[in-house]
Amino acid sequence: MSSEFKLPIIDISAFTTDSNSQAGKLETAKQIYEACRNVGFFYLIGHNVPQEIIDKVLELGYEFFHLPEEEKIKYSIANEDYARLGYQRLGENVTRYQKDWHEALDFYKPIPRTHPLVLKNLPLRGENQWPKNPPEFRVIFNEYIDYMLRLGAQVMSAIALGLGLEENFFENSINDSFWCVVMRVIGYPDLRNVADKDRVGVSCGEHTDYGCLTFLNQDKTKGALQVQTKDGNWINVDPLQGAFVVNIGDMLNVWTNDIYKSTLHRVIHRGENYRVSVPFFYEPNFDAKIEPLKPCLQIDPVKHHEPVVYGEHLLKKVSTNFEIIEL
Ligand SMILES: O=C(O)CCC(=O)C(=O)O
Ligand SMILES: [Fe+2]
Repeated sequence: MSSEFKLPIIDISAFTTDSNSQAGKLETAKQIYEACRNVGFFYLIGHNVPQEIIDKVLELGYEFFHLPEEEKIKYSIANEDYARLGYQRLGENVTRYQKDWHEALDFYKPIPRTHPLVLKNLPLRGENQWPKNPPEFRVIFNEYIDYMLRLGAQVMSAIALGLGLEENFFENSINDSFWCVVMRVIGYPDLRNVADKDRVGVSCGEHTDYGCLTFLNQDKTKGALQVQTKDGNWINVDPLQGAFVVNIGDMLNVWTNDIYKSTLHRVIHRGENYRVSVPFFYEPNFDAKIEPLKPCLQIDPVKHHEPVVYGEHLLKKVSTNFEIIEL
């Protein structure tokens, strides 16, 4: 593993404050463009999300995962759609057919009864299961979601500008963002006491993320999250105080005709502490049709992707057991 490689640090404040400096915005947009082309991951500062709430959601996650098992399973995904909504025990989640060694709580945007997911009885149609304990869980996380939705739109503006498009180019594809497919709260236990060592795989298997942007809020644990660089090496992406780790997802890969990469990443937590992370997946609208964009086709005229409807892509990813039905 090459250790010298450092992720770029991008200050997004030109988009999150009302400075309205066009030169500042263009400079930031250029930096994001470079970061998305080179590695698909960057640290984000100047995001305007209060540190207090960033720390608090990690704390609440930690407290929840330390409740007794019988309390946690009250919120089991089995109560809802068996796909994403609620609590998953250690080993219940699978990436590329291998068990992941983490536990997690998943939430997503509530949808109306007329939504195709509900009408067709598909996964991701159920109700969020907010824990009653710790008591502030729901309120704080909802406040966090509001901040993250705003930030997601701001970073998408920077991405549009970086691609030579109008700032609001993506608006119609993200204005009903299907957030929180999922907002995950993940707990990675200390695995030293697992009886059968051979069965312990990676904590979260290598994968790309599905949507537009992922904002990762991780605790202070080092050496857990790893990202694959272009040359095939895995590098550690350790927490940086005050920064989110941001990576692009598959839909930006399609939009940019592979100019941006949704990069493979994984988690291998072998530390003695209990690690918590909260990835927020900023997604396109469920019915957004995503296809390679003009400025990207000017760079490489060969289309690498057919148009894809985000919701269909998502369902394919979350479930190999469901036949995908036309939406
Ligand atoms: O826990 C982490 O650091 C990353 C988790 C992740 O990549 C994911 O849930 O998609
Ligand atoms: Fe991920």
